[in-house]
Amino acid sequence: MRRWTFSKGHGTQNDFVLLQDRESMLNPGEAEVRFICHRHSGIGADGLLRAVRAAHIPEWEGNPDLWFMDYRNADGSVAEMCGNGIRVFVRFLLEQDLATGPVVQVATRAGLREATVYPDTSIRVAMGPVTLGGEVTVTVGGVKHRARTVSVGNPHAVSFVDDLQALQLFTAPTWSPPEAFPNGVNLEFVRRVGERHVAMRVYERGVGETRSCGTGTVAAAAAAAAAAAEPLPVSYRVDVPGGTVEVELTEGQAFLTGPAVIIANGELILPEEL
Ligand SMILES: N[C@@H](CCC[C@H](N)C(=O)O)C(=O)O
Repeated sequence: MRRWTFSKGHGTQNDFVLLQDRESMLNPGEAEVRFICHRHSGIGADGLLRAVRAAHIPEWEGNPDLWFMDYRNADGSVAEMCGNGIRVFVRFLLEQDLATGPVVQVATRAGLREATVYPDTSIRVAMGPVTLGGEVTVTVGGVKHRARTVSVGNPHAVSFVDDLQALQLFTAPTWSPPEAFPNGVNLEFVRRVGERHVAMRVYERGVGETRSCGTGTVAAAAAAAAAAAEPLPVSYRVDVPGGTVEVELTEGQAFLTGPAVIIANGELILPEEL
């Protein structure tokens, strides 16, 4: 029987299981991730964050001694970046004495990211560049919506709606043209609440509807600022079902600030058959 030490944390209720795997001895596969993230038979989480020395990640070309955030969605798929996850990851590193603040660098599949830890529960992360693309049509719950493509290291489609509550987000979206998102997409629905203030619901690739998506909030703010032809720098408040974050958009760099907490440490018992 394999027993792994884990932590559980969340950022605006986007929740994660965290594993320390410095020398890449655990390296969970798809089956392990699905088991751990299952809401009824596992710990339950939107994703898994594995802390591994960057030297063990073949595609990482930077400093090998950094901590690499190996992010997996609840269905076991790999994603390039996670905006809420990286804050929770940094909180985990600090609480496990694996890093010292207030500035912590993290290696990710989307590149190097720098986090600044504040005295309250919040952490600000330099999220890299945001790339706005063209228009697509997304279909979810049998309804077609116009959306804008946005990359925050991972793929997003942002659609503006008047009523967030009316949306049926029980099934995965489809999109046209299909080549717009060859590797799937995270879909954000955004409603304008006020000046530089939006509310959002999200259907995450590899997960389903979640209470928050950090990269999604950055995509939402960037699409909202572009639609309003707002000059940079500009800051947006983004409300999600699980809380509120702040997104600052500057030329070539976005910053995301929000809470990150660890709520449990424990031991996970993996069934023999995995
Ligand atoms: N919850 C995350 C995004 C996680 C990855 C996403 N589901 C994907 O597949 O790209 C966030 O906070 O950014």
